[in-house]
Amino acid sequence: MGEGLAVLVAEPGPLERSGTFERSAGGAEANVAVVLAQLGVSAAWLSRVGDDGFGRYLVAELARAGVDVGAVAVDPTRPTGIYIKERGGGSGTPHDLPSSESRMHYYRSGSAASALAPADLVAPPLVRADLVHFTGITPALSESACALTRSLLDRPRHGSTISFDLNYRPAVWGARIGAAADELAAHVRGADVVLLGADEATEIFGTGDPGALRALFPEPAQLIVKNDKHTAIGFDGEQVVEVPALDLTVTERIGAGDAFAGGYLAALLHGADLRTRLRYGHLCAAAALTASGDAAKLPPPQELRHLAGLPDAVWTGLTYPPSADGTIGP
Ligand SMILES: O=C(O)C(=O)C[C@H](O)[C@H](O)CO
Repeated sequence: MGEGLAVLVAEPGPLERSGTFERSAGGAEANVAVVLAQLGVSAAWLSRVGDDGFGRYLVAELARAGVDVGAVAVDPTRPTGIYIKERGGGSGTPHDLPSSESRMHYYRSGSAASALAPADLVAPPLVRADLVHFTGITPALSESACALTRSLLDRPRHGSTISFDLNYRPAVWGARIGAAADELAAHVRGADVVLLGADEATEIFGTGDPGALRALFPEPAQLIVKNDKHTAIGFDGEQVVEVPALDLTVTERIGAGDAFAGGYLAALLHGADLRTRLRYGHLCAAAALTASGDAAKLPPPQELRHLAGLPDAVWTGLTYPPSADGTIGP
């Protein structure tokens, strides 16, 4: 559940020099839904789009990926949100970024999705889902969207799991930034599965240390901390497991966290153990890190299954992407 955005990916270099943009679909929760569908999970996307070309494009893209879009509302009074992805060209010219870095420019204030509200709680996907996933972007969209996510956390779960990815986006909080730390902490405390990056956790909660974060947030049954040293540490009840990421050359980072979440949650829904869930997260993130759009083209399911099941000694030091013969090194 969350906002979908039309993404305009600029050619590498500062925007003032970019004349060509490639359109793709984005939005953190929509990205997760696409990964889930690719991994064989029956996934629905709950959102609101404008009655415009970008809204129709997003809905069609999600449907093409196998996601149920039946509950997406069309709002004729508000536009679909957009973001422009400025990509580094590494040229060293003024305003250019290093080549693997990118910058997001949002055009989404007052968007159709910002009108998400508690009335959306009755949408069929929210009522019947085994797992509901959303991120810290949704409560940042507006007061009404924040009221929706808070109500979702507060209402009886009836066995369904709530998954929350921190996704701290100061630019989306805008004038409401003063409420961000308390709101996000309340969402972390109220969810069952929480995913966060050590860097964003440091920014908003003052620490990215996994042990300190667990001490701060003992409530969610599962807490996953992805850290700068490219590992992920998972806490699940009494269990603590650390899994290193794959060795790769980053093309572009945006969307990697969503891919990680999709991989982790798909493995969770398929009943996998914590180590396997974290490996699925890393594998899907690797596919996103080596692509320039938000979306990751994943290796076939049987290859993912094989890789996720490798002995620890083989997993550590694996490189991505697969070589021409279909194997993954070294
Ligand atoms: O930043 C956001 O609000 C988005 O949803 C855009 C991107 O798709 C998202 O950041 C990727 O995680």
